[in-house]
Amino acid sequence: MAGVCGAAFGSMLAGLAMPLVLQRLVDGPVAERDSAALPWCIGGFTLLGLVEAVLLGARRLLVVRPATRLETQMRADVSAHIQRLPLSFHSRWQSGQLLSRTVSDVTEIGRFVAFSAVYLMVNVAALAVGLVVLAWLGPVLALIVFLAYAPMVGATTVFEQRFRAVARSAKEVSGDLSTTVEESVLGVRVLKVFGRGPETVRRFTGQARRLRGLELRKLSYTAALWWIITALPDLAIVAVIGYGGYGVATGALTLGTLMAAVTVTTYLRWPADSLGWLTTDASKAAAAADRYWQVRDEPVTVGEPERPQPLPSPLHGEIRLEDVHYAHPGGRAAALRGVGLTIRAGTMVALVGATGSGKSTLLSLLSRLDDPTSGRITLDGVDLRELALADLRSVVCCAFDDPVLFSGTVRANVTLGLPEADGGSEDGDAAVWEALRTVRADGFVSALPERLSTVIGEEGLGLSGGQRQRLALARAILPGPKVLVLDNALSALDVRTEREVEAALGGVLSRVTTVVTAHRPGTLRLADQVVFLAGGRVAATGTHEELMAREPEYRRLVAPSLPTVAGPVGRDTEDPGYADDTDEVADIAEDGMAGRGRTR
Ligand SMILES: Nc1ncnc2c1ncn2[C@@H]1O[C@H](COP(=O)(O)OP(=O)(O)OP(=O)(O)O)[C@@H](O)[C@H]1O
Repeated sequence: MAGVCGAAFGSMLAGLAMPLVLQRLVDGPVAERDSAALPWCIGGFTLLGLVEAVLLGARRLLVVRPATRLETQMRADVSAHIQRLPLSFHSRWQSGQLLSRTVSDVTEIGRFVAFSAVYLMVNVAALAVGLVVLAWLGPVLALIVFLAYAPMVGATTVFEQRFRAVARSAKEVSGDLSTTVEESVLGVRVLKVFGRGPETVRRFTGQARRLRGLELRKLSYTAALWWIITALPDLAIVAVIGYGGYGVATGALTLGTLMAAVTVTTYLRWPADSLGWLTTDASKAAAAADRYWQVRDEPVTVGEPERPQPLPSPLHGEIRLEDVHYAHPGGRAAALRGVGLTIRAGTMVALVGATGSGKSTLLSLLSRLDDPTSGRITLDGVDLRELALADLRSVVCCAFDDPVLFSGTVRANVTLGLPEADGGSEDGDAAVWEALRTVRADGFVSALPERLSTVIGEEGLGLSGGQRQRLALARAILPGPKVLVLDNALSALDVRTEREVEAALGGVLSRVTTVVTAHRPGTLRLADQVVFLAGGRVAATGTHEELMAREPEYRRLVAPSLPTVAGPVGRDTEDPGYADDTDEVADIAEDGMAGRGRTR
């Protein structure tokens, strides 16, 4: 960048030296009718012209690499930062705003650095050097030009402040616009069935109109500034010609000096004119930088420890929550309030609770999507915050009820947690098929046109909800985790498939600690321990049968059709549906989960 500025300054100086050669030419060979000195002057012009051209070319060549590198680096930095930010950040920020900050704002900053910043410096310097040259030709000439140009400083300052505020608002609205487009595309099914398409179009049109209004305001500021910035240099040229012409007529100035002064003043027109759009660019870049750093400065609250502890070896997978509190930023009440829990290694724990009781929040803390507001969570006695995030996430794998799939092949989606299996090698594919078989997804994947290499659309829209969930489940078990977190991960499956998947998962579950959210009695009977959450607190723990017997609230939640009076449950229950359910699950469990725990 120093080279870029040097080349730009050099070409500017060469350009400003030309009027001085012109002065020598007019006052020397031309005035004295001495053609012998003409070649020297022509040679001087040619040399200065060449220097100017070469340096201009060098400036352009030199600026490309650092400017594009800066853009790439800024994009990489912010997207890596966005990935490091906790889940709470993402619930506060719209995706359209993040999109416009990583794409268009960085382009704006890159453009400013590559082009406008250099010209802003060089052109301000050109105005200063031009004034010095004019002062050398005649102090009054410099004073005239200075007085003509001085109001431009005030005008550009006022303009800069106003333009920047509007430019920022325009960027915000443009981000909202992106969010509306994104939501209307992703939520197209919901919008169609509820007939909200026209409403979305209206919202989009309203935002587009607001954006247009802001763009018009930007243009009106720019037009006013342009008017000042074009009129004043013209005024300066007229004044210099007037004063200089009078000086030549009275003999106070030579013709060469007048011509040189007019040439310098004309030369300064471009640096003066350019101040208008360069200031506009600077304001846009400043607004873009403000917005960029707003995201980049967000603190990474879920960060890497300074000195990460190694994973305990051997790793058993015991999880303890000690007085864990968590409040969502902006949430009305704490989502978790003093949760204390021990999940023994290799056991299965089911979280049960009314909607909003804190189940998903608790599960999100186990893989450090966020950290507890207070209290701590340990894995085999080591605080999760002391483990390297990559280590933690290689042993704690999750599947959620919303199975996010990315546009890519089935293989790429399933191997997200085990990239080494993504190469299409025989071993890698064998592991992927094994995971698919475990979650009963091998059947439908085999039927896809290119099996593992089939490209599934964005968000997996070409697949059914249950198929997507099974791929997400296969993704969670493929890396062979020590702790498996399933947040309603089977919710889109029909009862039969869910039971088959649960039974087939038995082989996997017998080796890992599993924490699931569940409501179906069949699934709950498989758990070694059921944790009943209410209002962010552990209201009760025990086996499903114990809680059914002694916790009326639990009973009401899990089996609302049963009488709420505590009593014998399970096979003795009066509810035939419930009895059928448990029987069937017990059968499947016996097949698939042999050797694992009491009920399994
Ligand atoms: N991003 C958020 N910002 C603010 N509050 C939140 C956020 N996410 C969840 N909450 C609140 O935290 C509480 C616990 O939510 P959580 O999603 O953990 O409940 P849940 O038991 O998993 O519910 P469900 O069974 O409906 O999924 C709720 O009161 C919810 O409104």
